[in-house]
Amino acid sequence: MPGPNHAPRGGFQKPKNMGKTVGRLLGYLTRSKLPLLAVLGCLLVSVCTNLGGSYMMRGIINDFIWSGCTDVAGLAQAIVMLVGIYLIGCLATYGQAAIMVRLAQRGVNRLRKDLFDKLQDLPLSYFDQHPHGELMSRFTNDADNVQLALEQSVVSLCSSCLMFVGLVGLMLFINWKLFIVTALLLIVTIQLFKRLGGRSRKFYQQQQAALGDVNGNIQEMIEGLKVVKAFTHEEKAKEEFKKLNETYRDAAQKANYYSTMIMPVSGNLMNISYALTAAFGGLLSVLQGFDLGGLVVYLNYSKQVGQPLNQISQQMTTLLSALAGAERIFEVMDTQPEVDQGSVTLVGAEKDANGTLREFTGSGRPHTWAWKTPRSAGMSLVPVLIGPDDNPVELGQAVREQKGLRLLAPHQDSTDGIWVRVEPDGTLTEVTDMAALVNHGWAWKYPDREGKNTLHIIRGTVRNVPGEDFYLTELKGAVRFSHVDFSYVPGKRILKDVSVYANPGQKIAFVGSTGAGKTTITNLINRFYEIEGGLITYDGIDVKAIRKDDLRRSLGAVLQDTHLFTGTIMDNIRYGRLDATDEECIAAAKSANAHSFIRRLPDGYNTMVTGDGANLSQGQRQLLAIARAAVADPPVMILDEATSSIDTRTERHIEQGMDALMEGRTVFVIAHRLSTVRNSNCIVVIEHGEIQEKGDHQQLLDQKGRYYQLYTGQFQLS
Ligand SMILES: Nc1ncnc2c1ncn2[C@@H]1O[C@H](COP(=O)(O)OP(=O)(O)OP(=O)(O)O)[C@@H](O)[C@H]1O
Repeated sequence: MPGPNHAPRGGFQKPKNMGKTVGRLLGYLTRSKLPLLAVLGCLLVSVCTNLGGSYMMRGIINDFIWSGCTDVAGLAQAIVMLVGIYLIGCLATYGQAAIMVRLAQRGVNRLRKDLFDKLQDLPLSYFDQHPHGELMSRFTNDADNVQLALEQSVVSLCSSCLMFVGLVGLMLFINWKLFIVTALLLIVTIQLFKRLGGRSRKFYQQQQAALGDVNGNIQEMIEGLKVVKAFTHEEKAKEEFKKLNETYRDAAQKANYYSTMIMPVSGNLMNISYALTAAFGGLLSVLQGFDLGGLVVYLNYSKQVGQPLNQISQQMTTLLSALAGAERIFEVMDTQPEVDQGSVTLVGAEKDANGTLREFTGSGRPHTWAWKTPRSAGMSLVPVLIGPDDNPVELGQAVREQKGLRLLAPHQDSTDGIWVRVEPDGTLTEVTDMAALVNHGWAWKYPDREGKNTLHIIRGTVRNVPGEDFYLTELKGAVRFSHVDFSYVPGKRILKDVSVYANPGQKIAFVGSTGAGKTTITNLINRFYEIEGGLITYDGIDVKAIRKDDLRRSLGAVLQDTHLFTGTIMDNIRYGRLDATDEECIAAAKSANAHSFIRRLPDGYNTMVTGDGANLSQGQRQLLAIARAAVADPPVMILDEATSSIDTRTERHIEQGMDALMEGRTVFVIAHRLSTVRNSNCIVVIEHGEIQEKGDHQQLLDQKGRYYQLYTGQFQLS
């Protein structure tokens, strides 16, 4: 009989598009139909043997018991057959369960893997909008529910449906008049249970929700125990928990009251129904010659017929909840991944004796890196003359025609060509002083936000060979922000018209109040988020044109919240560059001044880091993060409060190491301690997402503006 529907873990929610979800889930279950057909076959055999075995009793009772026949051998043969049939049924049930469990586990395993892979491809903004706990529950609750449903509910549902159809068919076949009585009694009983079950389900859902609150509270309290104790909020925490616990108890009591009531009521109703059916069957036997064997088998079936209905109603809840869970998993999988239309890649490079750049073909780690741009990337590399204030004047090769000069496309090369200057309005002037061309530079030319073709100077060696389908540009680490606007949430502007540039090897510092937008600027360099307006170039190339993986590989970051992974200290340092040797990792640790504390740990570099480095101090974690960045050896570094948790004495100690680390690299530093940014080439003071001042330490002091106030203590950073 339909009993209380136990909502599975995570509460019950109906799927929105059942057909599509079932289809996708089946795709995960098995790639070939054969195992599924085998499960279906086993299921059919199991149901048939179950029903058929019972039906055989009709003949045994009529032929051997009721008739008073003494054919013992015949009876024994019938019983052996019966045992044989049940044995086959057992084997089929086992086979079906074994195959299904395997299929379900493999399917859910694949589902989890695909979900995990997808998470790696999602943009950071997705994680800002979806709480981490909610995403975690996709892996735990939802995937578990799907697994449970696939392992048990699907088969159980199919088997119950087959069983119900088989039972009804056989009961009709045995005696249709008796079946009418059974059907009427069944309908009355189902209605009664529906009411009781509905109430129980309602309270059960309340119980689940209350349990979720209790668990959430426990988790929050354990995580925040230090804060609770520090603010002496123990009593308040106890009070809060007591309230939640009592709400849970009330809901659980009511849910259990109805569910425990259902069982005895169900038992008694079934008995009454059974007795009425038996009485009517007896009457039919006496008055209409209904055979005794038929009556016994019928009564047996009538006792069983409620079970599949009960199971169908219970499994449907589990199944629908699992489908809703699967839908949530597919929802994540269908989210638009981080867009990456970049076609410029990072390659190892070397220079030959003439200083010409080539792709690195040797073994080991190259010393030079280059951006490799396909010629079809919508950018062209043009020679430029660099005037005062870095103003580039485009040069080009042109041929004389009747009407004047015609500029050749950048990839064309003509021995008859003459060198020309391309003025901003497009007019061409022949360059007669060839000596001026000797020190020409290179620039990327491509349409900017307004559609104007703009030049972006490149500082480094360039390889541009006509006929080759790519350009190579030496990676130097020149980063330029031009009029950048940005918002995390549409309409809420965080950065306004930010223009900053860092030439290779320069140290640029950002200072400003909390929430001013310093970290945001660094988040945009590695394209964690997309800008709304303006342009960011890296060695003259629009960062959007660079493949994200390659862009991030060229940047090293020591972020505000240092995250360490479960593994050894050595593994955590090597996370910066997976092919780094132990010696390189140790050298990096020495440069970050982490070596001495690591040596004092029980297992040195093999000490396990657990729970996000909970067994290390904040400062030690930062030192490891610096070592990790050092081992990556990137041309551009971002240090976001990298030494904020390190005491001033140790900081001074590692300053030398840090200076060595920064040597020859472009570095963006964010620091609250102004002493650490004094020696920067440019200090950018930023407030409310806008640049207030920029210049070096002395220039800013001379300006007597905000930096001067901060430095002299007239103004405190909030
Ligand atoms: N992921 C995010 N989603 C929405 N808003 C954000 C997000 N991250 C930061 N912000 C907002 O952007 C603004 C700038 O934050 P940012 O982290 O860049 O400040 P900051 O200058 O680095 O501050 P701090 O010195 O405290 O690190 C803040 O108002 C902050 O609330």
